[in-house]
Amino acid sequence: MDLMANTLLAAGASPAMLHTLQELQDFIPHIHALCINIGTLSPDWLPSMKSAALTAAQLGKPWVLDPVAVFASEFRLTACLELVGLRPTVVRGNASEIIALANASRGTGKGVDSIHESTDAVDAAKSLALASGAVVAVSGAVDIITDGQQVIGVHNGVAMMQKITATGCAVTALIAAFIAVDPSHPLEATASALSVFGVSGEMGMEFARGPASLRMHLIDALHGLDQAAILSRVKIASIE
Ligand SMILES: Nc1ncnc2c1ncn2[C@@H]1O[C@H](COP(=O)(O)OP(=O)(O)OP(=O)(O)O)[C@@H](O)[C@H]1O
Ligand SMILES: Cc1ncsc1CCO
Ligand SMILES: [Mg+2]
Repeated sequence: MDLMANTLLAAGASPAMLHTLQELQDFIPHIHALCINIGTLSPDWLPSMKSAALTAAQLGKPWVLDPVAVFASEFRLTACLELVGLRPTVVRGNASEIIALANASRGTGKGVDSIHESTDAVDAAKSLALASGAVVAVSGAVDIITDGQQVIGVHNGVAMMQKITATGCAVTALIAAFIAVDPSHPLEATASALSVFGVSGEMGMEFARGPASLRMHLIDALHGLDQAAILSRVKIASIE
């Protein structure tokens, strides 16, 4: 939650982190996008997540799902399948998460991390996108983004980003901020968010000595990004 909220603030968005069912009806009318992250899922929080997704959809607000470690338990898998049924605008996961979700079967990962490469999950991402109506993003060395037809690759970022917990969660939150700005282009907004986050990692890495200082310098780089830095570094290419 710390890295997600600080990533959003650095990018110019205004985060609010909520769990409580009773607050949602007051909060959701004022949001521009919703991010649901099942990272530390509990039975108490799941009804809030479902209610938030339903309310956002009813109010025409875009929402993004991060199916953290969906492969790890039946409880997570069932919860994510139900949430996907509530029509997220975007689903962003690592490769093992997207493969499990697309197959509606647990499979394996390592902790909350992926044991697959993002390029192993292209077919899974396309079938999940077609079945759910969501744009699906698979993070990794190359980030894959698809609406089931077009497939886009984002070639930004540094490997050290995997050594900071919740960089995946943070980029999912950034995707929500980008679709808040451009809700009619979720595919382009998702690819742009992944590229901008990756560029921030590349620029932060120039000053970092390891994961802890990269975390700091990545947020600083995101905050200081300008058009020239983005245009000179962005690497987005069509794959299919
Ligand atoms: N080998 C790599 N090279 C470049 N960038 C990478 C690499 N691996 C991951 N990234 C970037 O790191 C970020 C997090 O991706 P990752 O796939 O590790 O997410 P995740 O497993 O969901 O993370 P978490 O569960 O910790 O939130 C993304 O922006 C991704 O592009
Ligand atoms: C490590 C971890 N465990 C639950 S959520 C989370 C953060 C990365 O997804
Ligand atoms: Mg994750």
